[in-house]
Amino acid sequence: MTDTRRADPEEFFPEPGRLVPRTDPELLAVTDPVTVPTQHGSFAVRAWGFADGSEHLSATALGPDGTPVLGSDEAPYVRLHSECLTGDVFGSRRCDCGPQLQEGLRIIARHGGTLVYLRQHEGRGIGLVNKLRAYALQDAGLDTLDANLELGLPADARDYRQAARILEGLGITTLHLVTNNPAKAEALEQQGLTVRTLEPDVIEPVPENARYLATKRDRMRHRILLQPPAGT
Ligand SMILES: Nc1nc2c(ncn2[C@@H]2O[C@H](COP(=O)(O)OP(=O)(O)OP(=O)(O)O)[C@@H](O)[C@H]2O)c(=O)[nH]1
Repeated sequence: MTDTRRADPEEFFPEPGRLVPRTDPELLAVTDPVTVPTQHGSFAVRAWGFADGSEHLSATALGPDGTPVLGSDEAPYVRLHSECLTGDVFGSRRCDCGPQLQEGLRIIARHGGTLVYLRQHEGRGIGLVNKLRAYALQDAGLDTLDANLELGLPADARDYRQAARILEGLGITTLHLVTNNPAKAEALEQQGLTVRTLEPDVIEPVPENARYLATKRDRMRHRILLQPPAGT
């Protein structure tokens, strides 16, 4: 990585209005914020590099004057978005990831806060190769949960420790979490953060992701508010 500063326990990096110590030896590098304008508004974007080679991105909402928008009750909105190359980049309709990413950015731009994009979370942590193998099993009849198990892999292999370190690095210890998945809140709580509320990330279902959403709702505890189309 270039244009990064090495993390140092003694070093501090600035957020407007506060200084936050870096104390995590696993966190090797963090970039200065750069402004990324989007259809939802502008975000201050940083890259985070960890000792295991993981690289993630944080995007903090900026107001019209270019300063971060913080929540009114000092608990910003946060979304932890797990990488989904097929959904986020290619707009696949098999899942809800692409629309959830955009809706998450929209919510955070509106309320203030940060979206953390977790790049080693592809396929609920099993990676791209295994996710596409799981898709083939789903095409043969299995649902999204059983397909992972059939491969001998966990239903959900994601680890949120690095996400927690990033939030702490940004000075966030109490937050409103934008998700339909209570397991994400539980994981952050286990890391010592306080999740004040779960804010739904609601998207319009399409026929192609109806079974996927129904499985997340019925077998994976997701708070899916929209009813998948009948008969699927
Ligand atoms: N193994 C597997 N992973 C999938 C499948 N469809 C999507 N994914 C992955 O599931 C993850 C979904 O991430 P998120 O949208 O952040 O999380 P979530 O658990 O759906 O919870 P929300 O916060 O409500 O969106 C991504 O890593 C996708 O790559 C699938 O059929 N099988």
